[in-house]
Amino acid sequence: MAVHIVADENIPLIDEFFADIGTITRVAGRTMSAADLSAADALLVRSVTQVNESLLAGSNVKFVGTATIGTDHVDQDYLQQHNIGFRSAPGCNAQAVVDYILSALSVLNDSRGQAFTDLTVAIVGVGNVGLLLRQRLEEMGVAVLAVDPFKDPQDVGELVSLDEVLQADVISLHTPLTTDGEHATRHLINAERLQRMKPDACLINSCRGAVVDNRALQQHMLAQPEFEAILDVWENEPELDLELMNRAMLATPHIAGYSLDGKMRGTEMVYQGLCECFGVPVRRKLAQFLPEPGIKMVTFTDQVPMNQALRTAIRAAYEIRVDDGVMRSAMIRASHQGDGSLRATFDQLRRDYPLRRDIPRLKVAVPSKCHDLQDTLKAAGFDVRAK
Ligand SMILES: NC(=O)c1ccc[n+]([C@@H]2O[C@H](COP(=O)([O-])OP(=O)(O)OC[C@H]3O[C@@H](n4cnc5c(N)ncnc54)[C@H](O)[C@@H]3O)[C@@H](O)[C@H]2O)c1
Ligand SMILES: O=C(O)[C@H](O)[C@H](O)COP(=O)(O)O
Repeated sequence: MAVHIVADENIPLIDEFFADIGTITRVAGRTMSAADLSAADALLVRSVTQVNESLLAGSNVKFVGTATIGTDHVDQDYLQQHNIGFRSAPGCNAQAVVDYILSALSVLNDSRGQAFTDLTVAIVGVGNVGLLLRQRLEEMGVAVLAVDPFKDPQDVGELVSLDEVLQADVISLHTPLTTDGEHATRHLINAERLQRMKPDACLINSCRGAVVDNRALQQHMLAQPEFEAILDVWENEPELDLELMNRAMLATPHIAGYSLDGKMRGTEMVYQGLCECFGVPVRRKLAQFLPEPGIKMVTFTDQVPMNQALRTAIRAAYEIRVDDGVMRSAMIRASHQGDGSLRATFDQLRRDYPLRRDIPRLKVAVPSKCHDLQDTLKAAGFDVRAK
C-alpha cells in the first residue's frame, strides 16, 4: 500500500526516509490547511502547525507525526477519539538545548566575570532536557536546584519547591506549555514570581514562550536593570515583542533545539512511528544520513585556565552570540519595513538556520597531564582525547 504523506517542508530528510513508503507532498507548516490534507493518509508536522479538528475533520489521515519534542500544538484527545495514530520525538533535540544553555551561561559568566562554578542554576522541569542539563552541570561542578511536581527524586535527583528555585542565580525553564490543572505552566513565571527572584537573577526561557508572562517580564526588567533574560521562545510566535528583545541579554528565534543532529533524530523518530502505524518494515536509520562534523577537533596545546577552555570549547560547538546578533539585526531591519515583516523574518531566520552540530560531535584534544580539564570537558559532553 502506498501511503500519501503530507509533510512540513522544513522537516529534513523527508525523501531519504519516506520516498519508498509512498508519495510525499510538502507544504508550508505555518499556513497548512484542511485543503492540503484532502488526499493524505499521514501528516508530518513541526511545532508551527496547529493539529486539531479544524485541520483534520473531513480528512482520511490515520497517522500524525511531529518531529519535535513539544506537543502543545497537537490536540491529542482529538487524535485518540478518532483513532488516529500519533508519534512525537521525545528527547530528539535535548542535547542541542543543553548546548544552547551552556553557551548562554558562558556569555553570562563573561559579562559578570564569573566562572561556571560560581553560579547556582535552577532547572524548572526535569524531563529529557532538564535532566540532561542537570547531569552535565552537576558533573561540571555547578550547584543545581530542580523542581518538577510530576517526577520522583529517585529518578531525577533531589527536588525542591518552586519557592526555593526562585532564589537561584539562574532559572532555566524546561517544562511543556500546559493550561490545565494545578501545575499548569502557562504564565508559571508571572509578575509576582519575578518579584521573588534575586534582583540580578538571570531567567532563561528555551521551552515555550507563554510559560513566562512576557509583558510582566518586560516591566520587571524596566524596574530591575540588573535582572537579565535570555530568551529563545516568545509569547505569540512568530509575533515578536521588539521591546522585550531589546531588553534581553541574548535573544534568539526559537532555535535552541536546531542542531542538525536533533532535527534529523526527530525525523527518524516519526519515521519509526509511521512505519509501525502502517505495518511497513523499518529500513532506514539516521546513521545512514548523518554527516561527519565539519570541525574535526579543537586542540588545547598547553595548560589553559579551566573557564577559558570550557568557554572556547562550548563556543566552538555552538556560539549563541552569532544567533543573537543575526536575530537583532534582521528584526531591526524588519521593523522599518511594512506589516507582517517581523513575523516573516522570525520564520525566515528559522527556515534558513545554519548548520550546527551537537557538542558530543566535537572532539577536543587536551594535554594528558591536564586531568581536571579533561574531566570537566567530558562532563560538558565533549568527545575528549588526551594527547
Ligand atoms: N527552544 C527549543 O528549540 C526547544 C527544543 C526542545 C524542547 N523545547 C521545549 O522544552 C520543553 C521541555 O522539553 P523536554 O524534552 O525536557 O520535555 P519533557 O516532557 O521530557 O519534560 C518536561 C518536564 O517538565 C515537567 N513539568 C510539567 N509541568 C511542570 C511544572 N509546573 N513545574 C515544573 N516541571 C513541570 C514534567 O513533569 C517533565 O518532567 C518541551 O515541552 C518543548 O516545549 C524547546
Ligand atoms: O519542541 C521542539 O522540539 C522544539 O521546540 C523544536 O525545535 C521546534 O522547532 P519547530 O518545530 O518549530 O521547527
